[in-house]
Amino acid sequence: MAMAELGLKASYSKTHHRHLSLLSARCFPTKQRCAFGGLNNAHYYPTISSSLAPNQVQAQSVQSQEEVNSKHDDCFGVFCLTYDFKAEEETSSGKKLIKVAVSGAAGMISNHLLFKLASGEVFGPNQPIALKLLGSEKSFQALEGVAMELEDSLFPLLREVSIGIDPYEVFQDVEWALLIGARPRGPGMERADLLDINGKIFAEQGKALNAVASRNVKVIVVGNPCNTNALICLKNAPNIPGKNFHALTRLDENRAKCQLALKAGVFYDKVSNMTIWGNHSTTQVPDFLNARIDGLPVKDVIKDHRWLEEEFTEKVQKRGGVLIEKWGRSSAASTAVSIVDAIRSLTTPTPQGHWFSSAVYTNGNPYGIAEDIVFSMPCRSKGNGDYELVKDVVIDDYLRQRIIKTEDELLAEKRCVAHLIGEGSAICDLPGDTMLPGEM
Ligand SMILES: NC(=O)c1ccc[n+]([C@@H]2O[C@H](COP(=O)([O-])OP(=O)(O)OC[C@H]3O[C@@H](n4cnc5c(N)ncnc54)[C@H](O)[C@@H]3O)[C@@H](O)[C@H]2O)c1
Repeated sequence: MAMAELGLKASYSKTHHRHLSLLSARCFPTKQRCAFGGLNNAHYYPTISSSLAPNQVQAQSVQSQEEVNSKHDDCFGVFCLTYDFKAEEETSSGKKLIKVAVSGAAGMISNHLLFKLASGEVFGPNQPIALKLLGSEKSFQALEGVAMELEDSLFPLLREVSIGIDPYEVFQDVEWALLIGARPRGPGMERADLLDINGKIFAEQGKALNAVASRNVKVIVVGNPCNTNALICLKNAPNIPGKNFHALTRLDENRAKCQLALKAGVFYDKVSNMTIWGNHSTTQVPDFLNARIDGLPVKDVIKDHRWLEEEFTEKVQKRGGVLIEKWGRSSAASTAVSIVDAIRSLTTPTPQGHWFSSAVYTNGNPYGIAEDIVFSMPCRSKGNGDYELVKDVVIDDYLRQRIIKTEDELLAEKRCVAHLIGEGSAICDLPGDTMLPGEM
């Protein structure tokens, strides 16, 4: 790892932003407090010049290490240690560090996801990774706890961890942004209020991505209402292609596959080509018409068509709510797994004849769905992070009616956030309250 890649700057960052770098060049300069001595230490953060040759840096690091050792209350564990550049050369996979931002990093979903990212399960066993964790002001201390757990896990591929609450700092140069953090829906809170509160978060994060992220950053919005949050985010990031933004409907796809497998009496790996159309809400449309079981149309395998038309859809739509009743909290582990699935679907080629669901920006879709919203549709990828829409799907009257309903809901949500996407004043005429209890 070249020093330049550490992005060292002779500057002070005036935010609650703290680098816990395993590469640790940020942790050993004389005056710097890489330290974990307390929240106050995190407010002002000096970094060092990158103009030193590695051997000079090593020499400085030895000196600084002594200083660090004499100030135990200023430093925290492994991130105070100097990094051995020689060892890096010997073990290098030759792959450039991938920078991944995760918002809501102290939340329940992230608590599962971060460890999958750091382990190599998501981007591959030879891919070194930098995790840039974004939290809210309230969760800053919890973020430190998350960083400590990552530290204690000794993941060989995890080269850098930083935590902060300023998206303009955290999103710097990121190639992936997994936007999970959002306000939950409080008791008595109208859905329109939630759209506004969370919409503002995603407007700000869109602006920050636009300003500082990699121009080819891929964004997956998880925080609800995720489709409209993704729309707000992309509208506030005009210099990043709209195609790079996704809202997560992969959990819904996975749930639908599971229900079909249960009904058909087959293991779930036999179920494929499952599209979720539309919104991640109870208007979503799990498509049994185009899905397959063991390569056959679902209706050829499951003869109980009444179940398909009347029960299956509701089971998928309400799965999250039922889980909350059992668990007392919303699904976190399976959501994290579905985020991994969503990333891997974009970074590995889709097998011939298959597809996956993702809510993406409608901009020339072949299904007659309204343009300029974020709508879940069937996608395929060559594995380069990009996707194309699947053309050869059948849409019958049953499916069309339901697609129109979820489309109407998304268009109403869009009108409700007009003030956040540069389209004048908001008019909130939401067709009904379709969120699952506790899902927000
Ligand atoms: N799309 C899906 O399939 C799906 C599935 C499950 C949950 N969700 C949604 O994901 C979101 C997170 O769920 P969770 O269970 O992890 O919630 P959580 O409440 O456990 O965690 C959310 C975290 O986000 C943080 N946060 C709040 N505002 C923030 C901001 N502006 N910037 C950064 N962080 C911020 C909070 O402090 C908290 O730590 C919720 O909106 C939930 O409804 C989506």
